[in-house]
Amino acid sequence: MSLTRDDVLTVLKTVTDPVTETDIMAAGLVKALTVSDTQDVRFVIEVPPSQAQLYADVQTAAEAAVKAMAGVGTVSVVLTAHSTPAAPPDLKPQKSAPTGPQKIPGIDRIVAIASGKGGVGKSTVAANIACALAAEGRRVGLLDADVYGPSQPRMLGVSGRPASPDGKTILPMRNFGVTMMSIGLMTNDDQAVVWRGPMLMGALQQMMNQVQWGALDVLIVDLPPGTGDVQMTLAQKAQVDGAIVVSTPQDVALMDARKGIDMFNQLGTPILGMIENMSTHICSKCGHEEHVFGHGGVASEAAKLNVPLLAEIPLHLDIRMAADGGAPIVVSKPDSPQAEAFRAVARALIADGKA
Ligand SMILES: Nc1ncnc2c1ncn2[C@@H]1O[C@H](COP(=O)(O)OP(=O)(O)OP(=O)(O)O)[C@@H](O)[C@H]1O
Repeated sequence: MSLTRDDVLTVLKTVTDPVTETDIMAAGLVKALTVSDTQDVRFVIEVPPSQAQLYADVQTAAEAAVKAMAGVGTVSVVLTAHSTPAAPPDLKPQKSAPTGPQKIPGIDRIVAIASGKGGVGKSTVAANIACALAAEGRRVGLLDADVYGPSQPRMLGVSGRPASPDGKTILPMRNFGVTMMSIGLMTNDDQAVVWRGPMLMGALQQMMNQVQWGALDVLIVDLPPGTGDVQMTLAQKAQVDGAIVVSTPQDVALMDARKGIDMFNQLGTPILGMIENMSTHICSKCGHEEHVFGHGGVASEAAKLNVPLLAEIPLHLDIRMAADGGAPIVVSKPDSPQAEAFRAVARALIADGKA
């Protein structure tokens, strides 16, 4: 009696496929099976390339099963591992993945502190608001993105180089309940930072995405003064919930603040409000009040631009000394009227759901 193809197929159904745990016929592994006039049997076992090593025994078992059949001639079994051909590329226009501002995982909100002009006290405001928010029980991060004059390490009394145990992520520093990272911790104290746009953007993105911020209610970003690459990159890459613009009441500072507000409007970043810093000076000896940089300029500008005036912070020696001494006034003299001005801003931000 001569051997038929169906006889061989029936025998192959007794060989188990180790991956699907059915038989190799049901799994569709047997291909190109032929039985010649001289009863020689040939077939191919085609297996997935990633699991080829699992099938060496299957080849042996299949060959042995067929060889045991009565009347069979030679048996040739070839094991191949073909990958399924890739589908041809879809040339239809695709909807690309969104590349706009993204949320940073773990960070609920981002608030930028900006100024048009340098030296108006933006970093002082950022440090005090961050510490005041932490004192109110919020989980706060402070990213010092003032790449040209990073002053947060000094203001928050933080020094040393941040650790990077895995060489990929950076562990932030922490003081006064604030988790902080500054480009100033990556450069030498007296080293001027001379960076071009793409480097600035890279550094900012690294500080946003590679620092292990943990879970934060709000990340305060201390921006460099002006309207440059860092501001653009922040607004384009991260979902910024709002910006606070700090200015002194002087005309020159106000003019630059106006440009800053215009930039945020163009970038679609909501303006949470303006802060007038160095608003009035009260002499610590005689109590005489004088307006060193004028007074009320920011209030009228805010009214003109239809943005809230969040605070008028006095020019006071204690604020400067606290900032230079590494413990912002809301930490070193929390009950002073100067600290209260910052604490009121923090409470208002929390009440508005902004921090
Ligand atoms: N309300 C204030 N009273 C007294 N001193 C202040 C006050 N605000 C800021 N200062 C002091 O003014 C100096 C400049 O402040 P700060 O560094 O915060 O400004 P900035 O706007 O961040 O400057 P830049 O962006 O150019 O680095 C600091 O010595 C700071 O202590």
